[in-house]
Amino acid sequence: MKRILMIDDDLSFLKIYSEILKGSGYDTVTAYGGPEALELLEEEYFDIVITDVAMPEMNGIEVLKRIKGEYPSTLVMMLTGEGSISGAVEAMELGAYTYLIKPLEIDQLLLNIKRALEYLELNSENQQLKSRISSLGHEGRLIGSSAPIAELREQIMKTAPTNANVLITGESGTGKEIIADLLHENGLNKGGPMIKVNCAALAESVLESEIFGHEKGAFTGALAAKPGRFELARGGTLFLDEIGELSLKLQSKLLRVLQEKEFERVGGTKTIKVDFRLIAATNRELSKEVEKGTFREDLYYRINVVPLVSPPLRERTEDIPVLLEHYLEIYCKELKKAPVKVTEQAMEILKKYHWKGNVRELKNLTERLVVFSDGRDINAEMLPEEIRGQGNWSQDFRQMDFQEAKRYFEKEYLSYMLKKNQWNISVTAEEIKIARKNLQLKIKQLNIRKDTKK
Ligand SMILES: Nc1ncnc2c1ncn2[C@@H]1O[C@H](COP(=O)(O)OP(=O)(O)OP(=O)(O)O)[C@@H](O)[C@H]1O
Repeated sequence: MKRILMIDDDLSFLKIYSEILKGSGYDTVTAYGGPEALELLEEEYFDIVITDVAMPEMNGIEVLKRIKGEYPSTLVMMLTGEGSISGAVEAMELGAYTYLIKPLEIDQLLLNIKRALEYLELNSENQQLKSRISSLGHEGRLIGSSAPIAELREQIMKTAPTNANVLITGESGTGKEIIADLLHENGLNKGGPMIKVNCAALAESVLESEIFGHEKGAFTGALAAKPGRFELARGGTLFLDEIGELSLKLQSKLLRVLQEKEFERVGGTKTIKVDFRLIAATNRELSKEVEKGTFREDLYYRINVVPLVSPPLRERTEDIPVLLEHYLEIYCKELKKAPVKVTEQAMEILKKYHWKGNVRELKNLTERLVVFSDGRDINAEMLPEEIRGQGNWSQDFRQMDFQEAKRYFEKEYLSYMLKKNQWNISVTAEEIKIARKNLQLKIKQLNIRKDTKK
């Protein structure tokens, strides 16, 4: 239900008109003057504020300025007497949606509210389209047709309209932020804001005042009160990236917000109500952090209502060509270069690479390759040494312990040599200087077969 706040110093006016609005299906709250209205605004979200201009304690223009500064997505309508049109014009310049002249005609009021709500709806659709277009044009959406990505896409679409809290886990650069955007855009709160916070980017105290907001004078430098991200996310989605980096203190404060849907700003005593969907992401294994005692178990269960896993690129190598093609096209256009392709040999190497930085690494590499390609197709020699070197192995030995790496090397090496000698065991044993019997034993121990790669 859409929420309206009416502000006036005339109690009987407030009573009559708020009843009319309630009767027309709007959740309507009244405030007897500016200060009371600002208190209400701190605690709750309103789609529209209708305020009188001439009020003794704080006039409507002051109220408008505060609302535009702190709650920019709320629309403000001004009510003015016939004699004070100039105030109304000033209000329009300051960002009021419209002004209405008293005595108010009920039909006119209802029509204006209807139009204002349509405007809000259009505005939010527009914002979403804009962000969709910019991310399509520049960043791309969740690209890939491999089974893990197809499954993930299905999970996102099933989860999005439930409004449940989601925890996205996955290595860095696997597209966790894109997943969060998709959840929001297809969620029940899609008309509301999508507010993002990277918990790893800020020191604890700065992060605290960023999320919770602060009151004037809460700390040195807090010259004015500032709403936090919780408040900005009202009616929308809050995306807490790198949630595993939150200190235990902030974890317990966050838990309270999720349980009770209320909190106080830093340095404040007033309790503020909020309601938003939480999407959290981490590249840590939070269950392990819980075991270690560095992440609160109760918070873990609160945020992990629906777990989504963003797969690493090396587990969906069939998506590498389409991702490369996508980023090659983008960077060739952006850098004004002729379109280039990747040779088959180079593609094979790229598919075998470990991609520790996942799609982000692939994207950055593509940009570099386009810069240095000079319009030539990307061949194996143009790839950086570390990729070429590693691409010759079918797995990344840097992830293995010594015994594993030794076994892995022996298998790769013997498979290669045997293949080279058409599986002639005597010739191979002689060439690599081991006894024939030992080679046979190794083949058995390492389970090397003719169809083993290399
Ligand atoms: N499947 C994908 N399709 C297209 N682009 C992708 C995909 N996955 C990631 N990207 C791109 O890779 C970059 C990194 O993605 P994103 O920031 O979403 O990763 P992340 O998992 O949130 O990383 P981090 O944990 O480091 O914050 C972005 O530019 C994003 O557009």
